[in-house]
Amino acid sequence: MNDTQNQQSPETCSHNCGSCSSSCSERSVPQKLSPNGASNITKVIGVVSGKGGVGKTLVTCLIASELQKAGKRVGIMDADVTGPSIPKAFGAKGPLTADTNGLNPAESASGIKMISTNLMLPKEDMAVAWRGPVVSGIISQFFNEVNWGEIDYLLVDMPPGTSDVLLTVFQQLPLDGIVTVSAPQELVAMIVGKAVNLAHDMNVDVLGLVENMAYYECDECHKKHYIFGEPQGAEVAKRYGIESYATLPMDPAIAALVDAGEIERYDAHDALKPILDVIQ
Ligand SMILES: Nc1ncnc2c1ncn2[C@@H]1O[C@H](COP(=O)(O)OP(=O)(O)OP(=O)(O)O)[C@@H](O)[C@H]1O
Repeated sequence: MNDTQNQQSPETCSHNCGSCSSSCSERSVPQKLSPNGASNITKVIGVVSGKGGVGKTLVTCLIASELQKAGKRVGIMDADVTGPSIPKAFGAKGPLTADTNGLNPAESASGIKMISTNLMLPKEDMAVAWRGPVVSGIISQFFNEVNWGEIDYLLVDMPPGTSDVLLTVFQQLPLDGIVTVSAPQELVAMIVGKAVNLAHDMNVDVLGLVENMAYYECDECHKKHYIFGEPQGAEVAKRYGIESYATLPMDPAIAALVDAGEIERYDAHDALKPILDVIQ
């Protein structure tokens, strides 16, 4: 069905805004954003965690890097506007340039395009204390005023938690699916459940669950140590009908590569294969 067929006139309005693309004054569900004329984005995938600090940014970086290594054209939108850390992990720096096609994203060493508040601040460590509506406005500009060009995947590092900003992003962006991230322990089921229920309410598919820091592998004997107890993610994924499940180790090499701005050198292909298979 094309856009015009999807629009109802005032006379035929069924008051179901979810299936209508008209921007009329009666609209109760925000219109999904479209990329600007210079951009063609095939799939938009959000990376979500019900709780901060569990490795959402890391998982966004690693999925992007593995897709790029597989020959896909990849972009990352850092929608974690008040705690942006994507550029640092890739060693990307501002300032950004702009032309008639919009704002030009920065690029990683392997060519992953990225946009983030951090690339626009005069100083990397400047505090960003903006209220929800301002943050939502910036996220929409990141989507439709950036010259993303032709990309196969736009990965969105979503705002942490299950705040109103996250809800707005779910409503604004044309998401094809989300990947949820959790750490072991810490009431995983409840936290994952919140993110999954939000996605279901928004009619967005949950493509995978990544349980980060699930174990530590000994350098010498290669035995896996489950420091926080046996991972519960497989059972949680099954309970919520999540399509794929993967674990990532707690690995000092990850922290070192993030600090060096070289995260795309980390090989997460085997670990993330179940998720990558569903995304591609
Ligand atoms: N598996 C891991 N092994 C080693 N270090 C890790 C691992 N996962 C994350 N880290 C480190 O932990 C820190 C927090 O990770 P990250 O920024 O990805 O979390 P986040 O969920 O995005 O946080 P926030 O919610 O605050 O945005 C980073 O310094 C990262 O390098």
